[in-house]
Amino acid sequence: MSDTALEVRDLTRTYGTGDNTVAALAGIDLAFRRGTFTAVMGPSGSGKSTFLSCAAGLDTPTGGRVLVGGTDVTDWDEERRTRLRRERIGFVFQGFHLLPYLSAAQNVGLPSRLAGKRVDRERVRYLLDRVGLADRAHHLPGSLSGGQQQRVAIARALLTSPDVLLADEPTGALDSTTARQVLGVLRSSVTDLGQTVVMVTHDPVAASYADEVVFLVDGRVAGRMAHPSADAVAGQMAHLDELVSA
Ligand SMILES: Nc1ncnc2c1ncn2[C@@H]1O[C@H](COP(=O)(O)OP(=O)(O)OP(=O)(O)O)[C@@H](O)[C@H]1O
Repeated sequence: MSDTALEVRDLTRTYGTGDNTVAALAGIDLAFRRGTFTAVMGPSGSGKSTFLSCAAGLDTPTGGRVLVGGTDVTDWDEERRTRLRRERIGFVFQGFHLLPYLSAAQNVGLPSRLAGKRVDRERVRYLLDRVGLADRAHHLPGSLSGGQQQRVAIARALLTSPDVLLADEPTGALDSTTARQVLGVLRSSVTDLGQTVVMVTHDPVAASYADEVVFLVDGRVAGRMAHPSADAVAGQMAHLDELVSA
């Protein structure tokens, strides 16, 4: 098994043509080792969402390669990419994306049902317990708080033990106390379960839960920070221009 959960090599993505061309990604090289938690930060328009979309096979890069668990998936057709997303990539979004008419447990088991597989109820119970919601298994999302809904979404993303869990602003809709619980769950999925997490965030406190922060500016990797503290990240975000000119 590859030691690298996700890797992108010279990844580029341009939108538009002629004078209207925008280089959303201008050649990114990144490798995410298994069992690590990385935060991706950068100003609005720096390419964070485009990076996640290309890594997940939701968007097709203009150039470069994407490797998931050591397998080059860049040229896979839509059918294989759909299976890749279902089985080897977990997603957590700012808006939770739970199905409102399914219970928490049913939402967690959904990836198996979509794949036409038997739901492993034991694993669903285990994951709900891990995210602190064992007693909410039969609740509908509408009767759960935002933070609880996000923890259900994380349990669902962990169901298949994916190569990588991609999180796009997972705490963007939460208050700071609830956000900390959600970040703690993501952190423990890495520390205790060996999951690999890549999280886009604007929040230095959220980034401080990661092992490393990658800073994007204008579609390029402008810098990295290991063992980030919230203060150090906030300081770096305020001086990204210095990284670019360095
Ligand atoms: N579908 C698209 N068509 C044209 N341009 C796009 C498209 N998607 C993104 N872009 C452009 O690519 C650049 C990178 O966008 P992207 O959404 O990846 O940035 P971001 O860092 O995620 O921003 P934010 O923090 O605001 O979400 C921006 O200049 C954006 O306008």
